[in-house]
Amino acid sequence: MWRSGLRQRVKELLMILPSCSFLPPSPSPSQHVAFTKKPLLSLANASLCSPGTMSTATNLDGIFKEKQVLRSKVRKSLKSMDPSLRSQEDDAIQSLVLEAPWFKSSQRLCAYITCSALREVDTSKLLSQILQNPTKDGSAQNAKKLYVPRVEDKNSHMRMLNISSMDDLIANSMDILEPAPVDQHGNAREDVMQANNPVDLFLLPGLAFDKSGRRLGRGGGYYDTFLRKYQELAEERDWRQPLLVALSYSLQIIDDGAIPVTLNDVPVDVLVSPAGVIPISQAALNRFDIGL
Ligand SMILES: Nc1nc2c(c(=O)[nH]1)N(C=O)[C@@H](CNc1ccc(C(=O)N[C@@H](CCC(=O)O)C(=O)O)cc1)CN2
Ligand SMILES: Nc1ncnc2c1ncn2[C@@H]1O[C@H](COP(=O)(O)OP(=O)(O)OP(=O)(O)O)[C@@H](O)[C@H]1O
Repeated sequence: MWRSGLRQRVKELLMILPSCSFLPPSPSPSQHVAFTKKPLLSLANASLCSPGTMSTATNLDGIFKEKQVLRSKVRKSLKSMDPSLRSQEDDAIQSLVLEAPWFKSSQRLCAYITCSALREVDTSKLLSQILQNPTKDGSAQNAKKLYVPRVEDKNSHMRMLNISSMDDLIANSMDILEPAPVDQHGNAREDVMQANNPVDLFLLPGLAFDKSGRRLGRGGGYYDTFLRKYQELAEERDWRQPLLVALSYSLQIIDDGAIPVTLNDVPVDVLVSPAGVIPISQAALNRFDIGL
């Protein structure tokens, strides 16, 4: 019942990004199939792409420049956001997530640890709910498993490692809290790519979003690289694809089409802002229909 092939997923995601700059005008089913195997566009050989159907190195440079301009604008707006509005929005967003059936039913989650210097939507209440001792409500079945990011190198390489407490975290060179690769007993932490069970939900950070699922990250390519690999893993294992949910302050939602994207950018399924939960992809609408 949960079988949801990556091919179907890519179709759904292509449907929600009709004006994506780098999508071929009307991809044929065979093109969709081709997209399932590799990163959607290799930046290294982008210049080999035929003009008219795909991007060239030159317009990729343009896109990356546009992304930088937009990042600077959004960073500025976030810096000048009123602290009491920020805190109201943090509460509203987290309450919406905590109440959502797709959050309540998730057993394995990947979430970011908010870095206040980056002015990201707060996840602290969500994390403490996820990590709460399951014996509190008497049922170990309600226990959720949490994986959080650890940057391994500057080559867009990030892992998601299992933690069981906020005490498992230490600040990295960017001042973001992340887990050490081994726990206090010297055992390697479980890497989500080696886990035996699927992740149900990703809670994603970002700088800007639109209501069609486009997401502008911080420019490292960490999440896009990771998400693509995870989607491939889920496809290989015949797992249901995880729901990709972005958390956004109101000012981070911008007009459709204003976020420049390349084929490497992974669209999100759901956007949560203080105004509410917006299901975007067909996968999200299907899950919302059945309450999961
Ligand atoms: N909380 C959190 N953890 C995360 C991410 C994230 O976005 N948020 N990441 C998501 O990738 C990865 C780390 N990537 C990062 C990429 C850039 C910056 C950063 O400080 N950027 C500065 C600008 C730096 C510059 O351009 O010189 C900034 O955005 O202000 C931080 C983390 C993994 N962990
Ligand atoms: N002009 C360029 N040509 C080729 N590659 C670039 C260029 N500018 C940036 N990159 C690389 O492209 C990758 C992805 O950048 P992108 O802007 O898509 O990141 P992002 O989506 O903001 O980040 P994340 O996925 O971590 O949220 C990064 O590894 C970056 O180093």
